[in-house]
Amino acid sequence: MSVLDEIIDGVRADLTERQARVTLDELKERAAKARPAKDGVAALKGDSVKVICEVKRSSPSKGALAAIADPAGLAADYEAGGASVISVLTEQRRFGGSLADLEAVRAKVDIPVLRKDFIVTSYQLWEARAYGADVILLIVSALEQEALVSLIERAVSIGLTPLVEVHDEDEVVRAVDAGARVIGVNARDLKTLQVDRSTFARVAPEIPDHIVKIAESGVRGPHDLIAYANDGADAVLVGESLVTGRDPKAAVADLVAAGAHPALRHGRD
Ligand SMILES: O=P(O)(O)OC[C@@H](O)[C@@H](O)c1c[nH]c2ccccc12
Repeated sequence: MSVLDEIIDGVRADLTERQARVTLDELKERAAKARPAKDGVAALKGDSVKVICEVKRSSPSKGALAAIADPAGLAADYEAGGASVISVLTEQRRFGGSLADLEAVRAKVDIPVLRKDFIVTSYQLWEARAYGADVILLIVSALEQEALVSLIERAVSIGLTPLVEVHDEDEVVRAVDAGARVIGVNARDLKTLQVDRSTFARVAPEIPDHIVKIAESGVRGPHDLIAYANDGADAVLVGESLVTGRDPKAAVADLVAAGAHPALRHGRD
């Protein structure tokens, strides 16, 4: 069994428990009271390269990264540093996240918030909205095509922006066919956990121009952002280097400044 399969087994077990506690109708009521979702696509477009900053306590590849006692405080630092979107891991077993983290971050920042999890049913989309998310992650390699199509449609219908994650050319075709408007290329293969920073350069040319392109994983600092931008990234998603660094706000500001450099505008819209 791959790491991804193991993670999803755990996610399904936790999901069964939550579904027994909170009905779909209750979630929908809570979602109806949530502040309307912000436009995730608009937040990620523009002249500069945007930075998505992640609240991430641990990962299957590295184990514990940072305790993050105050996820909302960290998110506020990210926002103050110039982040365009905050990503909050809500998977519990391997990433140490929770819906409580999502809710706390949502209450603190004004920019769009991404629920980063392994979404396999529409119940999780309603949870995302109920706890204030604007953007949700859908991982192509974790979903049958039919499920991917229907989760994208449902997400959009409840106001969420789907960030559709791929890691090879075939998955780009599936994401585009399914109607993705935002595609993230993950340099980390979720089946082997290996990071290969050349993945984006290989896969991104297959993504049509009108789709927002995000380079995910492995960004250690401005030089990696610049490399991804030169290969066509509209945004980068950064976790580990921010949560393990000493000054997340300054680190985000350095990334944002690199992403705003006029030289990067060439060839981008
Ligand atoms: O910590 P990094 O290498 O900066 O990566 C962040 C983000 O890309 C990574 O957490 C991620 C990308 N796709 C995912 C899917 C599930 C869990 C985690 C992820």
